[in-house]
Order: sequence, then C-alpha cells, then structure tokens
Amino acid sequence: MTARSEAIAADSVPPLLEERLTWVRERIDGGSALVVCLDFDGTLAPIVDDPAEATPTEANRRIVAALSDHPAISTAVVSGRALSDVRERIDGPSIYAGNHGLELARNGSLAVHPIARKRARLIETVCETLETALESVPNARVENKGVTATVHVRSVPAAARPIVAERTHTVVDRIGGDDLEISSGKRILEIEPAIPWGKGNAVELIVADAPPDAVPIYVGDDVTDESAFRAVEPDGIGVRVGDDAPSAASSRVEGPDDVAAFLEWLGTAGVERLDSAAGRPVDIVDSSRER
Ligand SMILES: O=P(O)(O)OC[C@H]1O[C@H](O[C@H]2O[C@H](CO)[C@@H](O)[C@H](O)[C@H]2O)[C@H](O)[C@@H](O)[C@@H]1O
Repeated sequence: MTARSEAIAADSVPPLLEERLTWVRERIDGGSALVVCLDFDGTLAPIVDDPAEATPTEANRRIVAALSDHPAISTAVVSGRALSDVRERIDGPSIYAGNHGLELARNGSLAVHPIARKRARLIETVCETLETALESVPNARVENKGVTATVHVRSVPAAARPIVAERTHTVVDRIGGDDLEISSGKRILEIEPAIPWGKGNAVELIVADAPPDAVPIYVGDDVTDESAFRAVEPDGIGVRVGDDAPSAASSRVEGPDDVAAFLEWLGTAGVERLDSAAGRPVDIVDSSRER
C-alpha cells in the first residue's frame, strides 16, 4: 500500500473536521465536480506582521496546484488583496477574485465592479492623505489596492491604534463622504466603495459557471469570508479557519496546516467519492509530484 492509498484508507481529516465528516462526504456524494474557493491570508498563508511577506505554506502551494490540474475540480482564490498581488503569491487556480470580489478574473477576462472602478481615484486620494496623517504613528502601513485600501495596525503599539482608527475615519469621511466606507478585519481597517458587493457575490458568479451538480466549497478565516460561506452553504461546504467566532460555515479547521490536510483529503478520499458517484475511473490528485 502506498502512502497515498493509506491516507485514503484512513480517510483522515483535521481533528476539528472529523465530527462533520459524514456530512462532508454526503455533500460530495451528491455531485459530479468540485468548485474549491480559497481565501489567502490566514487560510493558505499564515498571518505574518509584514503583509508583503505573506506566502502560502509549501503544503498548500502544492495541493492547490495539484487540485487545479484535476479535470473535475475548479479552483479559485478569493482574496481581500488586490488581484494582481494575490495572483503573484499562488499559482494554479484558473480563477482569481481580488479586493473582496470587486475584481474577478475567469475565462480569460478580468471584470472590475464598475462603481468601484469609478471610485479608485477617491481611494488614491485617501491613501495619499493617510500616508501623511499616519506618518508619525510607528509601523502604521497604508496598502493601496486600487479599488480598496487597507490600513494595517498589527505592528502599531496598542496605545496608538485608536489614533490610527480615528484619523482613518476622519480622512475617509472627509474625502469619501457617502461613497466610501470602512470595515474591519484582522488588525486592519478596510476602506472600500460603499456598495453591496462582497466575496459572496464573486463566489456566486464562480459557482454559476460550474455544472449544476458541482459541489461548492469555500475555506476562509475572516469576517469578509462570511458572505462566501453563505453563498455555498447548505448545499456546499463552508470551512472556517481558526478562532471560534460565530460563522455561517458549518465546518471548522484550526489553521493553514489543517487547510492543507483538508485539501489533501479532498484530493484523495474526496475525489475518489466524487469519481465513483459520477461513474468515472478514479483519478486521485497527486500533490507530491514536482511542478
Ligand atoms: O481575504 P484575504 O486574502 O484573507 O485578505 C485579507 C487581508 O489580508 C492581508 O492582511 C492580513 O494578512 C497580513 C499578512 O499576514 C497581516 O499582516 C494583516 O494583519 C492581516 O489583516 C492583506 O494585507 C489585506 O490587504 C487583505 O485585505
């Protein structure tokens, strides 16, 4: 027995997912294909102090590339980062959504939400103003992502974080008025166009391209991933990574290493079930192959 077939026999998944395994298997048994949508920071890549240094774990890098090669699996990365940024950080998927779904690259074309595109100039002005307003705050960073921006406070001394929040709100209110809004994430303030559009909308578009009986899966770790969980549940599988915050995802794993273990399971036991249910010869994903 090879290591891979042993893994299949054990049907092993990360500990937190074990109690949901029957449910996960049932979802997969009902489909002929998978649409695997993955958040980036905190999901494929561990959270780090410097956002420019974020990189997927080696195991996630390999398994995402391997899943992307399987004919019955579509993979997508759905990130809060700019699309051009996240695309540089992980290879393989045929679909990328950036800026929380405001940018979507699929089927060879890139779509940008038209209102977001119009407000990019406002975002730029906000970023320039914030660079000056936050200059004196140690380690405050402004990330201009084109149609949105992020103010990072992870490395800002705790006592100075309220100052960053206050200055950011003042600048965004003054320059953006009703056209921009602020939401929060993991030690960040996200500055976005005030429009009802999020990751969930992008995931709905991605899933609509797949066969009707494809099983949608979304794995993510933060507040902005919640709309995406709602887009795939209850027929698909939502997996929240980390913390125990209330979530629309019905399953949980602990961190990026567990994400890799879950994706490995999908590529072995999951694919075996999928192929058998569809009456296809079993085509197990091999993530150990050098690429
Ligand atoms: O939707 P995601 O792909 O998870 O992107 C959300 C934000 O991720 C990045 O910030 C987060 O990760 C950084 C690196 O680990 C960390 O330093 C920061 O504190 C986290 O909030 C990214 O820089 C943002 O643009 C994304 O919106």
